[in-house]
Amino acid sequence: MSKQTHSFQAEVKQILHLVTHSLYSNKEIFLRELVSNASDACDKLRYEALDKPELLEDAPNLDVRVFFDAEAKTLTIRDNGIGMSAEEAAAHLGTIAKSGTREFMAKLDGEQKKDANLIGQFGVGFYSGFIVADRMTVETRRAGLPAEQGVRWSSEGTGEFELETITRPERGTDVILHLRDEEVEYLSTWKLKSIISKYSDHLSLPVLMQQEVWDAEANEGKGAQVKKDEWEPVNKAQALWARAKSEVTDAEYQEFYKQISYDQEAPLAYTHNRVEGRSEYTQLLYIPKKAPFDLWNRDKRGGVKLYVKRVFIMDDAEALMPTYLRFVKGVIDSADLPLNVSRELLQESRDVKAIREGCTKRVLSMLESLADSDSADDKAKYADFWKEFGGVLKEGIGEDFANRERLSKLYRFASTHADEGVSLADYVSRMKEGQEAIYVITADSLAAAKSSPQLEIFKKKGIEVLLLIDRVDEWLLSHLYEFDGHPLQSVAKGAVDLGKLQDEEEKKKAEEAAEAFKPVLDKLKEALKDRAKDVRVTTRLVDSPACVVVEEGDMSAHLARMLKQAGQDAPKAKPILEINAEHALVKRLDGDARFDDLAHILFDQALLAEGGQLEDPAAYVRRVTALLTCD
Ligand SMILES: Nc1ncnc2c1ncn2[C@@H]1O[C@H](COP(=O)(O)OP(=O)(O)OP(=O)(O)O)[C@@H](O)[C@H]1O
Repeated sequence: MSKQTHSFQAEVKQILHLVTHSLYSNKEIFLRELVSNASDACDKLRYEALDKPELLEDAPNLDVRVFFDAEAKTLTIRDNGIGMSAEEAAAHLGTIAKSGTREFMAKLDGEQKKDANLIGQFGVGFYSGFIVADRMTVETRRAGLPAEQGVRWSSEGTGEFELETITRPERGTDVILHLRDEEVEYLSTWKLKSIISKYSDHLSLPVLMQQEVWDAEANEGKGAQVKKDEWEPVNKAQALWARAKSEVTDAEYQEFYKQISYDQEAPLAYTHNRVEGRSEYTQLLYIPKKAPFDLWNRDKRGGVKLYVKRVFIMDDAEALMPTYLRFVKGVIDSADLPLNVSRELLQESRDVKAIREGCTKRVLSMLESLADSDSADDKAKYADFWKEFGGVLKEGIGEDFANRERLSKLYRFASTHADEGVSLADYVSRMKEGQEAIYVITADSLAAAKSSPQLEIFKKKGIEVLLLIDRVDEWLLSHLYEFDGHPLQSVAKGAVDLGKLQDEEEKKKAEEAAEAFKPVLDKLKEALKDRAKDVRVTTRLVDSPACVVVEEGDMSAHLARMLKQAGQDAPKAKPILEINAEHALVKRLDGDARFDDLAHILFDQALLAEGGQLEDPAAYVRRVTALLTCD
């Protein structure tokens, strides 16, 4: 192949621009990214060689080498890993394959694009070389291909790259950075060593640099450091998770997290354990501080890497974690799984099931220890976690039957008592004597929930009601129907039954009022027969004249609205109108010449107060205007 010029995919151009402009404050990460790519390439080769040992050719020892040429101002990262064919080089170093990334890029607005944290989330990888280089050359040969099928890829990181065929006897890849004049500080053994040990100590692969010794004769007798032919490792070259907990520092755990997660912030919490017993494995799991941009994509693969006896097997092994814990990052290293395990096999393996159960328990314990901690700091951490990931954790109630109870203890809500952070256990501890149910109401917003007329009697009696305002809460309610022996009961469904919380006298009064009101009630039922399933007298209202509720078992109005917004069909169930017979407006109804109009206004207002929309708003306005203008 003679030299060919290709254009970068549009998104790559964008990334290149972002990388060079936004990540400038933390330039040295380019080395972390390139060394990590080199190490990944060796991992891939090691894995493929399990089936095809001939791929190792005559160089079975895998390593990464970093060296520089001060005169030419080049810095090279060399690996003897899997390498790339011409097609692979064009595809991997010219496009962005990862699906989520492209859409994410498209969504970012101008300000966000400057946010290095956001950019860091998707790992800028290879292109970060352009932070310090004005040209990058990659010379590579795919393991198993003949020497004549080597490839040279080269680009100035603007719009285009060039590809040509070369002869390359060694398998693997050289990434050569032609450093910008102002970046020559990276042409120093000391500097490079310090960056490598900072970022790459945990890599299980050795990263080598040439030994340097002091030569007093060099530099015209003034003495200088000179490079020797021997190479020495500059990282610890031991998988971090395989080391004893006591030997790993907090800083090392944090750095490892940043490396595997592309998160620039420290994790919220982590756990590192060696599990023995039925199934033997090591787990190192992290909970991030911030939710990733694609958290809500349930098809998103998890963030846990699978190793088998230190050999890297796959990224994002979703079978290792339940979907509702897809935000957890980390590493599982199994001692039992076969090395040639595939994604499909993982789904069925009993060992994997044991690992998934073990990991789930660990993550829940980690969360519990924050949530139940006496330290204000931990509690605040849990509150932050809940803000970021609470919605996803709620999915667990339908997904993970075995851990329902533990999960429900971790949930937090708003209530009439506090705007956030109320656990079900808090609620139960504040229940009134004789209260059996946990009362809840769903709404679109905190304000709508708080001013809901259905709450009036509860407020009057000082009974706490949970305000469920998250989109997934309706769904949650269909799975979480009791806690600690107390049923969860919506105050907007069915007739209100405060049970023992209402005294006999109140009940009697209500019955009498209902009896006396019966003739008016019949007239109301007749006037509203096309709109209300039923009209009845209620004791749940104090200040409002009326409210709408749905029958027990019917879909809540809030859920019906959500479905409609999402473009789905919601069954059309007529609501029940409940009347406060004590209210002045209701008392006025009897004998009023505009009974019909008043009845409809009462109904429309009840709908509006509950957050609903009127089918015929103009009719409502007409009736109210007529009422306001009459004498
Ligand atoms: N040294 C290398 N040897 C072989 N292939 C490489 C090497 N460096 C990069 N590649 C290929 O180029 C692709 C793109 O690399 P890049 O660093 O941009 O993203 P990535 O490594 O896939 O993703 P991330 O950085 O998020 O892990 C890699 O997936 C890999 O296929």
